[in-house]
Amino acid sequence: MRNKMGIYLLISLLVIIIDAATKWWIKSEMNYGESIQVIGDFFRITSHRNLGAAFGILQNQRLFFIIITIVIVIGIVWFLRKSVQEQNKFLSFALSLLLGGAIGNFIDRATTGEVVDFFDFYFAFIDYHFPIFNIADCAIVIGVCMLILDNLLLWRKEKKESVMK
Ligand SMILES: CCC[C@@H]1OC(=O)[C@@H](C)C[C@H](C)CCCCC(=O)CCC[C@@H](CC)/C=C/C=C(\COC)CC[C@@H](O)[C@@H](O)C[C@H](O)CNC1=O
Repeated sequence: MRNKMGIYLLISLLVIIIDAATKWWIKSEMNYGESIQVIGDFFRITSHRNLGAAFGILQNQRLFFIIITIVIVIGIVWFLRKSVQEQNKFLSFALSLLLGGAIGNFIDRATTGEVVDFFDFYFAFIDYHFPIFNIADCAIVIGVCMLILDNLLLWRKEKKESVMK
């Protein structure tokens, strides 16, 4: 069980390294507010900082976010041990992505108090600017979607089994 857990912690570490490397590159190669077009106005790399959480909510609540993230990380590790014991690979992978993303943003909050964001999407046809985000956010959102999917699949499997009985 121990080495199985190690594989998922390695995945989390990979997410943390990629997230930290991209944030470091943005901070060293771009000025704050600078923007580079990748695909026209649709997709740009913009050097941005967020003092809050998703959609910029709760600005300047650094200590609150640090505490919340520590609780979330402890919860994820606890569930990861459980899902590894149950040999649920899909759930374990989802949790390792969540863990990596949460720690990735935690490092920003603990060190500078602000999160570095740079993926900048603008949907011209509805004039909507999606909040600028980073690799850690992607890992978290993918992890959350996989968690939801895992529960939906589980629910359907149980439903099928109860119908079979
Ligand atoms: C993704 C979670 C946000 C991330 O949470 C974290 O760190 C966690 C581990 C710790 C938080 C302190 C606590 C969770 C708050 C819950 C929350 O926020 C609800 C989220 C809904 C979510 C659906 C799952 C939408 C998606 C968001 C965005 C799209 O992401 C692709 C926009 C990202 C941009 O606003 C960007 O500026 C954000 C900045 O990077 C800081 N990031 C965070 O706070």
